[in-house]
Amino acid sequence: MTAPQVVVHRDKELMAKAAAARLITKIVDAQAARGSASVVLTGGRNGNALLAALADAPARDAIDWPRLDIWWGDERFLPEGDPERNVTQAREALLDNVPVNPARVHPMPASDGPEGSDVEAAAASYAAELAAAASPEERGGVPAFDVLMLGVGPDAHVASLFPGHPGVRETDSTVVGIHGAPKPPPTRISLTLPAIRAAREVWLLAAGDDKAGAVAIALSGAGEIQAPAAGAYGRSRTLWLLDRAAAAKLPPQLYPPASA
Ligand SMILES: O=C1O[C@H](COP(=O)(O)O)[C@@H](O)[C@H](O)[C@H]1O
Repeated sequence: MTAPQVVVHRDKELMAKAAAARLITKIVDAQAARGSASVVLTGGRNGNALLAALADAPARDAIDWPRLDIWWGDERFLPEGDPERNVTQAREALLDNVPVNPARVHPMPASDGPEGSDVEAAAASYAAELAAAASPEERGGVPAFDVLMLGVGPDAHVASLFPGHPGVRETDSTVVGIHGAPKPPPTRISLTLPAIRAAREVWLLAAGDDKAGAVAIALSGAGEIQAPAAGAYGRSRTLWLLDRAAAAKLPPQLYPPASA
């Protein structure tokens, strides 16, 4: 487990731009070191703002887009092309505007895909795709993603792992079907906490005062069943990227007050 590092930006717009710049550097460095890179995208407001900022950043051209694998941490289990699907929003914000290799873009299945409306079969299919991409030395049937991003919900959920729900307790599978999610739509697919923890770096994104309570709870020793964000950490780095509003309830040792 890596100790969380907290970075606080002035506001959510600056946070999105700074996170996009950070992501570009990370991908370029990984491609220089290993020839290719892999990232896991998140849905939600902050994840989409980051993708839009990346699309606007001139330095995006430093990324070798065809040598980037793109995965998702969770998905709303809806028909292909539904505007509420995380992949639809990511395509609109970024992926339709950069030269990705379609074979290296790995969306989670849609509810009208080959597995139909069987969300467990869809989750198993994504787990198999991840396992096929993992090398034997990689842990637990998932690739060692370079960066895995997670938006933090106001209830401290991450991906589609909600407080107290069965998905957050799942340790046998890398991907799980979610029923009865408190945030619509109720049926979803999610990476599990062990799969999330296989990533080299996990970045948690939260902006806005509606996230302040969740951020404070998750960073103050809460258990992962009560606050799933508390159980999301990377093998070499865990980074919380916040704006001031989301950081407002953090204890001073995590977010020292500015000196006068
Ligand atoms: O539904 C979801 O919500 C969370 C957080 O979204 P936000 O809009 O409150 O930032 C997101 O992490 C997840 O991927 C998404 O499916």
